[in-house]
Amino acid sequence: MTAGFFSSALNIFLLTTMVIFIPMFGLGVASGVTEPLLALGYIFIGAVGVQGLLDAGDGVFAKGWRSGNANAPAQQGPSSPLRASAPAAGTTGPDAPQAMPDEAPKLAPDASGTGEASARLAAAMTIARYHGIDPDPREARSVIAEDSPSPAALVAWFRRSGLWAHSIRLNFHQLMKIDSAAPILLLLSGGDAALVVGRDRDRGVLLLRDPLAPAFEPPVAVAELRLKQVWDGATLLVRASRASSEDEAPFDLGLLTRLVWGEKSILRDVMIGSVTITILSILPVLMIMTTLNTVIMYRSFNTLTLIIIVLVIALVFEMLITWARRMLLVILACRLDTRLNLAIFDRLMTLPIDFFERNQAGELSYKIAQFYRVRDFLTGRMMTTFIDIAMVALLLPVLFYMEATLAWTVLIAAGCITAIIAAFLGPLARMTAKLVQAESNKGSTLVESIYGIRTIKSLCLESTRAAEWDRRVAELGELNLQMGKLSNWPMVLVMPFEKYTVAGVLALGAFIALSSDNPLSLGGLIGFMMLGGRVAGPLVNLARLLQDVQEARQALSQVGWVLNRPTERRALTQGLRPKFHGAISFEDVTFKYEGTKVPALDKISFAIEPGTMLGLVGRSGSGKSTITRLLMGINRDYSGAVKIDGTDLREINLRHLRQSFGVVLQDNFLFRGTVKDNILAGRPGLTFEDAVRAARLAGAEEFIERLPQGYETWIQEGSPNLSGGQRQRLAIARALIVDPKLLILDEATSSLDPESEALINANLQRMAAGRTMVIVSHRLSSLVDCDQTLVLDRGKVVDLGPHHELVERCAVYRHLWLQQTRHTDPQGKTHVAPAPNFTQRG
Ligand SMILES: Nc1ncnc2c1ncn2[C@@H]1O[C@H](COP(=O)(O)OP(=O)(O)OP(=O)(O)O)[C@@H](O)[C@H]1O
Repeated sequence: MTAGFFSSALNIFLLTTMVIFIPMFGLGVASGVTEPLLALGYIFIGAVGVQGLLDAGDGVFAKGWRSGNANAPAQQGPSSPLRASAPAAGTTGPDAPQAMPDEAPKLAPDASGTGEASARLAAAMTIARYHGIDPDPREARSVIAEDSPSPAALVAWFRRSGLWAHSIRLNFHQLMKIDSAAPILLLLSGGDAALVVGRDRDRGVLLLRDPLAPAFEPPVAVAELRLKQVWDGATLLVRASRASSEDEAPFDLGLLTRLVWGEKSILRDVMIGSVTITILSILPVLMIMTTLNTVIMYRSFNTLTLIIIVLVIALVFEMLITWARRMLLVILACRLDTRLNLAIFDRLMTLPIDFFERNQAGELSYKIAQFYRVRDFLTGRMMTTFIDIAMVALLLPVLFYMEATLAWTVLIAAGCITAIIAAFLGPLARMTAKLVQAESNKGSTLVESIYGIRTIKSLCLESTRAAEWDRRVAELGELNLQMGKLSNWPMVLVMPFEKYTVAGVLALGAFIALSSDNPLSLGGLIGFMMLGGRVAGPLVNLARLLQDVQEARQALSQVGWVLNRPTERRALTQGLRPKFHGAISFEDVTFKYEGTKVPALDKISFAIEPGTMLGLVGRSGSGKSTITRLLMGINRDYSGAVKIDGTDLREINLRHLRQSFGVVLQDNFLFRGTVKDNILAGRPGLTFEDAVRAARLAGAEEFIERLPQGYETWIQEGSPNLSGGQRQRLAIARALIVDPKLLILDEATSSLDPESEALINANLQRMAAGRTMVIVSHRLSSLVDCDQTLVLDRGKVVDLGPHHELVERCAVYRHLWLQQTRHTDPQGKTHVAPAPNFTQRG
């Protein structure tokens, strides 16, 4: 029997039981003779509740983290009979198979695997192509690393590729009923896979395609019995449309609510547990009432013994269910936490680079860290409120049954508490916004100071930073004080109403008992007081929830400020993936940075052949780095066209473009890890030999071999144990390891000492072999050997040509050249050329 079946049965059982037993409680109270019946009822409810919760808990543990329902394990066992089967001759049933988008997917050499090992990967790639996504086999292999990828890994890959995917268990008949023409991925035993491409409902067979078979092979007709031998129901459904809309959905309360709602089964079980606990918690109250009313009056020891036994049993069940409910809440919190973390990082990685450049790292990290408040709200207050609602819904009718007047007063007291809190909500929200901003400022100052500690220390800026920190702390302290003062008011004002629900009820109840014709029994009064307190507390919590929602909203707006930006997801997952040769052309390209008035590039046009070594020169701010940024797709809102091998850059898949480029900047970040890890940079399929080859080409081999542990030497964050030249050569090796067709060196040698620079320059020609290279440098001596040099000035092209021609004909270039080589002039003459007119062309 499945967990799902059991849970459904549990719900029906429990609801039925409650419907029967709740009125019985009332009857029991009224007659005072139903204790044995009640005891049996509680035992039954408790038993069913505990078993249900534990069962649900197991289900939760079994689920994968990433996918919504990725609990279908990778199977082991015999492989698919598909390949051995005869094709489905004449399969022209009512639901004929749809055409596959391509041949059996061609995987990169490192992605091929053998036979069944890559069947799931091949099937996933076929489906992606069907939905118009052209996946990169290398990337697919890096994400789906195992030979027999699990459903969770496949779902993660589909989502990353911009598709909606869901792992689910289906049976043969459900598959037959699906009307969609899109192929469905069946995960067969032994890591194998099959694609459902059609159905012949007249014959009652599915038309399956082997993902590794050539496209011209017809699909195989498979009946239920045969499929069952290799398939236990593990299925992946993939869709195109919903993916992008969900991934791009704003990061707001709606999205989070959907995320929580995605855990319906846990929520349901928590609710069941809460209802059961509430019912069990009414029991002691009823028992006390009975004790006071019956046992004492009639000195009935038998009833007392029975009551004690029932109370002990109820207590044990309450403990068990409370434990199970807590476990469920912990699991829920962990799952939400993990999902939020994954979603946030995923979104963050798809934001464009220029967004990170425009905003301070400290501010960004602080704002993103605010998500913990949202998480706490979702898994803390919101959950307890969820539980409270169950309690109030169950207890209120009981209270009204016991004494309507008293119940009304409790409700009115709770209403007054809500009104008081609601009145303070506006000012509290405004104060919260100020507090969050002040905390953000303080957090940014701290993070910035840590990031910039080198500069702070070397420029002796400690006291300036300390003064700023003091200011931020004082500002926050002041606001915290104001917040404390403000929030103190509602807390004090609600006290009389809170107290009323406990002590006031007793007094009023006694008064009613004395003055009414139908006096409330002593037991009833005490029982009412105990239950009244249990209702008032949750009602007050409900009111306080309003305040917490405000706080969560504020925190969410901080996170949303970072994450709700236009992402590059579409460009990263869609577009052409051509094989590059390396021809580059700029056609009338004009580009302006956001917030600036003057264009950084102004009608730039030039073209170079594949394999060209292109130098970019010009004064500071002339637009050299901007050209490389456009080439890397960092900035895409330019006019004109940038083309690679004649294809407009904006039509090329961004991930593919960046993977095809090697880039070395002036300051390169090396990750914590060994030298080898840094050169390989986590790229799958690359070996130690590749790392050695790249290091040799980058001129890094000799210093690596001199390091204490060679390629295994550990590099700290920020690589303080390497010199600038060593760091740059490692960065070059890292860029060269994928053998890029385009290599960009942007001021890669500018900060190096002459010896390190000479070392790298000496290798330039070797590095350039077989690829197009774009080198930005202020030192013209590094560019003498370039095939072409592009001279820029104030965002315009001044000239393009080899060094010897430029020295002759380009005044700007000649001026820069002479400035830099004056000291080497054998005649010792200065300024043989007149100062150039910078607007002059050619
Ligand atoms: N992120 C940015 N935001 C706004 N303006 C920018 C940005 N980056 C560069 N600029 C401006 O664009 C122009 C071209 O800058 P770019 O960095 O391309 O010049 P460069 O020739 O590489 O200069 P340098 O040799 O000093 O690195 C400059 O005027 C610069 O101020």
